[in-house]
Amino acid sequence: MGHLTDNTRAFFVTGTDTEIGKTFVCKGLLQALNDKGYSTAGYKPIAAGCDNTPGGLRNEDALTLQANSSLKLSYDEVNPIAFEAPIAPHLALKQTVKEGEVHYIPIDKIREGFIHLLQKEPNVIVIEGAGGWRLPLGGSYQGRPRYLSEFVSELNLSVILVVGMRLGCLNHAVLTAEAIRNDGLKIAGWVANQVDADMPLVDENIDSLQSLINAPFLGRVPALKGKEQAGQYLNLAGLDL
Ligand SMILES: Nc1ncnc2c1ncn2[C@@H]1O[C@H](COP(=O)(O)OP(=O)(O)OP(=O)(O)O)[C@@H](O)[C@H]1O
Ligand SMILES: C[C@H](N)[C@H](N)CCCCCC(=O)O
Ligand SMILES: [Mg+2]
Repeated sequence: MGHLTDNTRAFFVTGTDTEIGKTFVCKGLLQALNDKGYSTAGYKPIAAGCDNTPGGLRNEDALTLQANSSLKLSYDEVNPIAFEAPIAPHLALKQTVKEGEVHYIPIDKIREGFIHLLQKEPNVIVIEGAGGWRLPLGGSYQGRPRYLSEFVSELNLSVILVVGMRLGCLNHAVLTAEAIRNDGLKIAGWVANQVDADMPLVDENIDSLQSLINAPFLGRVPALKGKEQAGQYLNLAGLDL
């Protein structure tokens, strides 16, 4: 459900892996939406890999989302949960907690941060996940491990899948799409992001993905050089805004 309230749509942006262009695409999405006059808010609930600054931990992805949101948001509003180490977040948490303290990432805090942004009534909230679809939060409930995807399921958010175009992405894309749908969620669209500038048969791979993923194709972002951004390569008409 992209239409979260009468005024606000929210999209959870996931990817086939870490480092495949989720932030790059989120930035493009925010810029394209801003250009069309939508008010926007970026949200990066969990960030691992931060600079330790006098103002607190600062993550590059969250700063990018903050800078490209049309709403004026504080860093903490964009990124409530931050870890310094650039590793799996639940392991980063484990390194920082003391013996006996809670060592799982609380979904409550992720949900609260999101609801807070929702109350500001932007037209669109663009949420960037961390890693891929099944990002572990640590801990378990009734014997089952907990994942960031539970937050998306609880709120029935629409998902945008960024496929990092490189050899192996077909399998990763199909598994991710299957998992999203098995969780009862809708894939609002997918983006082919060319992380590997030299990938052979990109067109043929995109054709294969079109039929394998079976969701609106929001565009192909080439391997860009210099300051060029992803926004102009995204087809917002494919999104249910
Ligand atoms: N289409 C592209 N053209 C040029 N550079 C790109 C493209 N897509 C991604 N990049 C670059 O590749 C790197 C990884 O992209 P990005 O940070 O967006 O990945 P991510 O999926 O958000 O990673 P993480 O899991 O750490 O959040 C960045 O330096 C980004 O600028
Ligand atoms: C540090 C990195 N760039 C991301 N922020 C976190 C990626 C976590 C991946 C976890 C995993 O699935 O193995
Ligand atoms: Mg990122």
